[in-house]
Amino acid sequence: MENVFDYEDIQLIPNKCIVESRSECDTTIEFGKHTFRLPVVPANMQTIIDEKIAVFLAERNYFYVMHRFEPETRKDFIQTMLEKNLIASISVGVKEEEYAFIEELAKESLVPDYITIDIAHGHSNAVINMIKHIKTHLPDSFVIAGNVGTPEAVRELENAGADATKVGIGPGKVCITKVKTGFGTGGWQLAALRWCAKAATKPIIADGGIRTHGDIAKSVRFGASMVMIGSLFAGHEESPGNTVEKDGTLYKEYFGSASEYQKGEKKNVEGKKMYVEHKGALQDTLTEMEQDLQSSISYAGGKNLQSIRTVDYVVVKNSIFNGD
Ligand SMILES: NC(=O)C1=CN([C@@H]2O[C@H](COP(=O)(O)OP(=O)(O)OC[C@H]3O[C@@H](n4cnc5c(N)ncnc54)[C@H](OP(=O)(O)O)[C@@H]3O)[C@@H](O)[C@H]2O)C=CC1
Ligand SMILES: Nc1nc2c(ncn2[C@@H]2O[C@H](COP(=O)(O)O)[C@@H](O)[C@H]2O)c(=O)[nH]1
Repeated sequence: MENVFDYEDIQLIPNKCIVESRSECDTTIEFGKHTFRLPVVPANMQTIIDEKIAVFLAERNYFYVMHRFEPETRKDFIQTMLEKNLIASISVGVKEEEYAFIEELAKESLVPDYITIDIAHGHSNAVINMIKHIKTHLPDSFVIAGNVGTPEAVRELENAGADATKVGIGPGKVCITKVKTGFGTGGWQLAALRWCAKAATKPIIADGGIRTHGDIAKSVRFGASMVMIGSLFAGHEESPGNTVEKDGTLYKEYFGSASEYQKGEKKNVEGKKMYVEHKGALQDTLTEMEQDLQSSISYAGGKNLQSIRTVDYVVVKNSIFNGD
């Protein structure tokens, strides 16, 4: 594969500005049957989202995906969200009991708006079969399938019925897949996104490796409809997870979904735990992301996200922080 690069290797090239204020720039995105305020979704991980944050996000028109690590709470969660007239967006795995869970939802007419199949190696028959199972029993749910890192995988999951695919194997901040297995898109996630987006006929979610708000605009430029983010959302006041104090500074834990802490055992561990500095209110970060993305749109010379998709770019090979 030619032209391999990652987020820090790219700078987007500005076009003439057509707005008088960045506040004119529209960051909304249509995804499935709904339009959301930002093309950004907090990762479906236990130290990033819980039910309270899901309600907070849905009420404010941000997309969210609830994690799948307290499976017994999912039915009540869907019911509560639907009763409140909020979108219900859940995750599932691929084990036997998940098949029965989907059938139960169908029987009880509990139809989530979005179902994410959340598997490390998504290019597999296990995921293809689950897509087909969901589409058979819950045809009105929008199915996001992942994670993958190749155009072949995107095509196969789309052909199986996925409404969107999630790209990113190993670029995450608490990921150790790349060092434990030698595989993945870590170090070239942005190029992998471009490669996958060229094959995709449906929306793509870029997942993992976002380190700055500018990386959101770069993801949009290289084909993402949505961007899933873990580490930048970790450590907020509202974030689940323990808070610790060290030398007078507060930190919150952020751990991988395939870490020992999540699994409760040391088996097939591909994630780690870290502590991130306490960041304050989640809304402040969302507002800053929106303002930064509005600014990106103004530099793209447009008024909406579409204008970012066609801007030129240069490869600067990891030099954008030179002089910082
Ligand atoms: N985006 C990423 O880069 C990664 C994300 N993760 C996250 O970690 C969590 C756990 O993921 P996952 O282990 O898939 O979920 P599960 O632990 O639910 O495993 C799902 C099923 O897939 C099997 N499985 C898992 N990995 C592989 C593989 N490489 N090859 C063949 N079969 C496999 C498991 O069996 P068995 O365990 O017996 O093999 C199990 O039957 C998820 O939330 C996932 O998103 C994990 C790693 C990478
Ligand atoms: N390899 C692993 N990847 C993981 C694990 N838990 C989550 N993830 C992925 O990381 C992103 C978030 O990335 P970030 O760079 O924004 O922090 C998340 O959405 C998952 O796809 C894990 O244990 N191992």
